[in-house]
Amino acid sequence: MGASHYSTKVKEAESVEIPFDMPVIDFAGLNGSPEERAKWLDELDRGFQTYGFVYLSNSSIPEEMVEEAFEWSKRLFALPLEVKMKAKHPAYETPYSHRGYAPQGVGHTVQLLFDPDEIEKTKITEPEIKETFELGNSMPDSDLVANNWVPEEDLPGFRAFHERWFVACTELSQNLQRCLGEALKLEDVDLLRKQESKYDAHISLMHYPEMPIEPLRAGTKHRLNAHSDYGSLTMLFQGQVGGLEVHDGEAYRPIVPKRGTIILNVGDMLERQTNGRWKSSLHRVVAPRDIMMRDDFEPGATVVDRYAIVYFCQPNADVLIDTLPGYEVAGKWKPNMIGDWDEKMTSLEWLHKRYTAEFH
Ligand SMILES: O=C(O)CCC(=O)C(=O)O
Ligand SMILES: [Fe+2]
Repeated sequence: MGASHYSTKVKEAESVEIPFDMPVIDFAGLNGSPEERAKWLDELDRGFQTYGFVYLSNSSIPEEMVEEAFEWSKRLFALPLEVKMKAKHPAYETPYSHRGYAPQGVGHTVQLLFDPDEIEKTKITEPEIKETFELGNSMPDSDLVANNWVPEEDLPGFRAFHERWFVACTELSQNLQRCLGEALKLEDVDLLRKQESKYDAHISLMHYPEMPIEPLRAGTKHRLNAHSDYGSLTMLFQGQVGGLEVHDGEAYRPIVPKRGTIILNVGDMLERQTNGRWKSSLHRVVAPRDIMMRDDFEPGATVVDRYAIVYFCQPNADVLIDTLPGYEVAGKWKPNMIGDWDEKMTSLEWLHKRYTAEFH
């Protein structure tokens, strides 16, 4: 794995067939006997150092609930455009305006590119084919954010389910934040968990519609452009249609969907706080691996649509993102918040900087 990890050239890197053989961390083990915990915490630490990504099995969220979440996403995106547009994502102002339905073209993923003219160019050179629905804290008593729901009569039950879903994901994330503190052997093992005491997380429901294979294979269009995640920890639920790839420093490698698992990955703020011990890896969504590696398609052949549900853990808005106690010596991965290392941004400032680029 080379130093090219953060080079702007990596977006031209090739896809290779050999999947990322990242570890499967057993959530039950993470919460098991002291011996089991020690073993799985060590695995988690190694996975985040090596890949920035791991699978998580046996999570606290029942499989039926995950399936139900995907059913709701399918129902939502199947609504007529004019109905979805009743919850239209507004023009971006702050991370708290990042709510509601974003049709294709609203929001464009770029990686650490902040110059508006440069960003504008990538909209033509790197188009993305996706639609998303964006949610903030959905706990009924939250004073953080007003969510931007579709009217209840257009999709009865959607809101109520997502209020429960947000709670289930948040409970899991809080348990995991404590595990992260233990894996890092922090003096205060609850430090990372307490940083997220306001549950100011973000959920993106992702839909990549059916589309022609050819531009995906040619790399002239992506389902989701290469990026690192902005927050602390990401919990990614993906359906069985593949296409997620992670950059290992040399090439993009597929992450094969594994039924019954959640993908955990490190975001920018956690990489910054661990001073590069854990890496916020670049990833993107292209056609599934078997399609990327074949070239015997009929003209006009299409790839089926893909759904993913992503829960981004984010430290409270006013948390200053700085090196954690004990991590003063830089890890082998250069921290990702390039140029801002000495500036010491708060969580909200970093999110605002990246969302401003995404919604330019
Ligand atoms: O669709 C996926 O699997 C990836 C989604 C993702 O990386 C993101 O939303 O940040
Ligand atoms: Fe991501």
